Amino acid sequence: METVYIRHPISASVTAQMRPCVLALGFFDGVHLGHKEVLEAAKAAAKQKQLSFGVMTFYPHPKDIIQANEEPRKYLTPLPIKEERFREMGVEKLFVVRFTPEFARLRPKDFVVQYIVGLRCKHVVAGFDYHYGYKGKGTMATLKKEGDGKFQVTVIHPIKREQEKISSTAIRNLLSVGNVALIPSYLGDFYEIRGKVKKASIYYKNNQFLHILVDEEYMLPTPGIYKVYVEIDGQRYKGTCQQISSNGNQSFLLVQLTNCLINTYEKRVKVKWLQFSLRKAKEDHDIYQYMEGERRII
Ligand SMILES: Cc1cc2nc3c(=O)[nH]c(=O)nc-3n(C[C@H](O)[C@H](O)[C@H](O)COP(=O)(O)O)c2cc1C
Ligand SMILES: Nc1ncnc2c1ncn2[C@@H]1O[C@H](COP(=O)(O)OP(=O)(O)O)[C@@H](O)[C@H]1O
Repeated sequence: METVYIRHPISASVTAQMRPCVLALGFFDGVHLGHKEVLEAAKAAAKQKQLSFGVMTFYPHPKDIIQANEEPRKYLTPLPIKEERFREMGVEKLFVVRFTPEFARLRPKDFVVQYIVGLRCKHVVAGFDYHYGYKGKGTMATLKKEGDGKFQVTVIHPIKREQEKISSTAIRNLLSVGNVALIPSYLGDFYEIRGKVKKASIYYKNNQFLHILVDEEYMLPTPGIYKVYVEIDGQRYKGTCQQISSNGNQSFLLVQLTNCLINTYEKRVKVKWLQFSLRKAKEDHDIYQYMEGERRII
């Protein structure tokens, strides 16, 4: 997969070297089951027409620019993870357009001409509720008209779970109430974050207490105690996330793993969130004290 980072105005050197493609359009945070439907349809169209399979996404989130006074958004899948997911799904060309105030002001028709037609797209795939252009005024209906026959359009019908449209907002809401157990029915898998083990772990009997610095930009579940899986060097361990804390922009997890006696210091880890446990988190402890304390009480 080749990733092309674009900043408005798009340069002629980017458009000149394009091969005709099918484009899936959207932000795609989480790459959930609704997004997968859009991506699979674009992939199938590319295969059938022997065109390259492309995705156009944006960074940062449009709302961070349009409602610039609010806290920058945390993501379900920060951009590098989204790129990894796209690569796994067979995307050949990824366009990441920097969402700037100037880009937000682009009229819908100009977006279509400069970006979609400009990138030699022959077929667009997006969901029924996709919006583009200034004030989000462009819709899937206007896209067909504004395309002027230069590309075909496939509209994906709403993918739902129990009458509710699957959306990144629904998943964010589940994280904010700690209902991680329900997330796989939206995402197709457990919610996952990545990070790195900081500080030497404390070992006690067959328990290891890990202190994980979460990679930047990840949204975390509401503080509490959770059953988790932790993947280290491709090996999966069962554990409990005892504490979620933050210090400025950095977030930390304190995780207790059983039957994991390997040295984890400085290792990269993946944490999958299985279930909220009702026990209340001890939020006001210094993490190191907490680790020591936990060792004493076992
Ligand atoms: C060129 C362009 C300009 C946009 N300008 C605005 C805008 O002024 N106001 C707005 O609410 N959304 C704007 N949007 C955002 C879209 O409405 C949409 O939220 C965004 O592309 C993410 O798509 P998705 O959430 O439907 O996948 C713009 C999108 C594009 C592609
Ligand atoms: N549940 C769904 N059913 C059909 N299409 C969807 C669904 N969710 C998102 N899409 C489409 O996937 C693309 C990316 O959507 P996006 O707006 O980033 O997702 P979300 O609404 O989850 O934040 C858009 O083309 C959008 O219309």
